[in-house]
Amino acid sequence: MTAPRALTIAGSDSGGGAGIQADIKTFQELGAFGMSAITAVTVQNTLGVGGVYPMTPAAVVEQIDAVGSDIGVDALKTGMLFDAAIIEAASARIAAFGWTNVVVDPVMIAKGGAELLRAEAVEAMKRYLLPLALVVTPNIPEAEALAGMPIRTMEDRREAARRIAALGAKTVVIKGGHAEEGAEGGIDSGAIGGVSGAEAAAAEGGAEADHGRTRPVESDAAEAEAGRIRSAESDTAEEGIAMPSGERPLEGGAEAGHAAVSALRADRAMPDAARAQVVVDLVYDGHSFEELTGVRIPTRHTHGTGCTFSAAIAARLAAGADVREAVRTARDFIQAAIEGAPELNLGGGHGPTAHWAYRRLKREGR
Ligand SMILES: Nc1ncnc2c1ncn2[C@@H]1O[C@H](COP(=O)(O)OP(=O)(O)O)[C@@H](O)[C@H]1O
Ligand SMILES: Cc1ncc(COP(=O)(O)O)c(N)n1
Repeated sequence: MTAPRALTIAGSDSGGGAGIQADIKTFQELGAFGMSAITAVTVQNTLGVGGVYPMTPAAVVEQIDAVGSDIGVDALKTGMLFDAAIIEAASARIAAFGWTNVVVDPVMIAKGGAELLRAEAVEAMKRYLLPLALVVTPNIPEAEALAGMPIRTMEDRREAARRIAALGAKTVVIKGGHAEEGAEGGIDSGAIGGVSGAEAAAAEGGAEADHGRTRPVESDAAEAEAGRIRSAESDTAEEGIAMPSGERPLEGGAEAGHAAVSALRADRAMPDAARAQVVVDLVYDGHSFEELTGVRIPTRHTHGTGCTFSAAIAARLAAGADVREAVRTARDFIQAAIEGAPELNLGGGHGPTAHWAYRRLKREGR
């Protein structure tokens, strides 16, 4: 019996918040032994990416082979792959080893705007890598690129998930971190996940009172009885904010919720944070949809959230969890890490998240 073994095939972030650094910290926190095949070295801090030094495809292959032929891999994730040649070479080795616990984070553009994947490499990702993916975790702009369609509404997101699944990925998780850009960026946040109007729902149900722990919502008949909290504008079952079966609003109810919303608003770094209080990740397994909702933390410290989320999925898969459980744990892990980020208070730009926060919460029995 060996320890759970997790491999990241991704870029290095000198700033330590994203890339392989985030991945290995996350693996460690979740009890998996972390290994890496580095695709590129980035010169990076919280202010942005100052340079990208890609490895050759052969060097990436050698790293994968060194790890695979000796130590072994129970699950892997891919992150920044930079170009089509690296994607094709890495995909071929994943297939040759027969690894099936494969999480693809289709990293394209850093939060600061730097290109981490050449535009022409998107086709290679669709052709070589997505068919190997047990789970693919695009953010909204990445899902738009993979699905070849704009995403403005939750229904758009569902359609994009269907298209990405048709490319061969078994489970598609379209993350909602960027849905908030609706106010400035053209995505209709009011229609995505019931984000607009969610403040009222949070106040009603004490959504923050559980520190934003994930609330999985199944899109089936059972959810009708699950005590849904509706946002003011949502009129279909899938657009509301919901409590899972058996979960009740926490004690304190409306008052706790109001206090929570006020606390969220108190973040000076983002004074208009109140416009969007909920973040929804959409999960599609080829058959049905599930929405994982969390409290949207008003913060600029989201550097490496996608890396951390996908690494957490891989760590849980390495330990034998099924996809559903792995994704839910990853959502809780990233929520805790973002909540804990102010404690780090690092850098002058988009700061990293606190990779140890989830473990601390668990230790405290929360
Ligand atoms: N402000 C936030 N508050 C809570 N969770 C967030 C926030 N921003 C992102 N997340 C979560 O972090 C994960 C990564 O999301 P996202 O930021 O969309 O991906 P990426 O880092 O790839 O752009 C998702 O699970 C998302 O729900
Ligand atoms: C090496 C590397 N990999 C991935 C990201 C994406 O992270 P983010 O989207 O949070 O900037 C990054 N900035 N650097």
